[in-house]
Amino acid sequence: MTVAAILTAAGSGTRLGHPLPKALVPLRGERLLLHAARGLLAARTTAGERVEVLVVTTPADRVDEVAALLAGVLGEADVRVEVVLGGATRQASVAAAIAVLPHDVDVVLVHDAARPLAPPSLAARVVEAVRAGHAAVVPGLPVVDTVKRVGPADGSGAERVRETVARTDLRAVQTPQGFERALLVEAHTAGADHGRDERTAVSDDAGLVERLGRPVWVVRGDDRAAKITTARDLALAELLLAEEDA
Ligand SMILES: Nc1ccn([C@@H]2O[C@H](COP(=O)(O)OP(=O)(O)OP(=O)(O)O)[C@@H](O)[C@H]2O)c(=O)n1
Ligand SMILES: C[C@](O)(CO)[C@H](O)COP(=O)(O)O
Repeated sequence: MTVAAILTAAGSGTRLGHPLPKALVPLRGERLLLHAARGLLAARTTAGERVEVLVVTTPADRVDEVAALLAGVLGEADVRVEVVLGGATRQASVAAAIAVLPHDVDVVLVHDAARPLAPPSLAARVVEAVRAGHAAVVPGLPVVDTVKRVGPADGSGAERVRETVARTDLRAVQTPQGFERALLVEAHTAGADHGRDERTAVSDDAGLVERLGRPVWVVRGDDRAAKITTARDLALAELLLAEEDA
């Protein structure tokens, strides 16, 4: 019984607008993907389980650089590390990582390097839920804003509100998401055809499980697992870390 983590780090970070791919951008002196990897590797379940295999997806031309980076920092850590070339979409990147999982892995976490400050306790909570028999698990937080569905108003490109969506049963879903390996493989295999194109790919792995008609369970998310999408998100994360150090 082995827990693996897939760390998705192959995105370009268009919305961040940094010259480096997002996962390689420094946050308080350390790359985002290293923050995220450290969080995953520090997780311990109540039964003492931890992540023993780490598979990282990278953009083209960055495989050797990322492998060297991880070896330099995690060289002493007791973890098997694989670095693979990502795909055109996040879904395709996860599929490439699944393909290299060692045979002994039975539980897989899928986590975004773009969520560098997700605490170890969150990964542990997700693994514990999978081990408790929930084959697909996502962390979720209540939605705090009022949410409205919109549509085109006329031919001008303006939007108008169609309806206000009841938010009590909405959750903003984060990563790490956790899966029994067999279910994750089945879901990605079934969804492979639409995974190559951003217009048809799912935005998270649980979405593929939902498409199979199988249940996905929710555990409590964590504010610290917020996603870094824009330059402002990165600045906020810098402030949070500075505050913790103070
Ligand atoms: N082809 C891709 C696209 C995204 N990701 C990863 O999936 C996570 C979530 O993606 P997102 O936040 O959208 O990152 P980017 O695609 O890099 O950002 P943007 O959409 O602004 O370009 C990130 O850790 C990113 O590196 C990936 O591994 N492979
Ligand atoms: C997987 C994810 O982080 C869950 O919230 C999210 O869907 C990624 O979305 P992105 O547009 O690829 O950042």
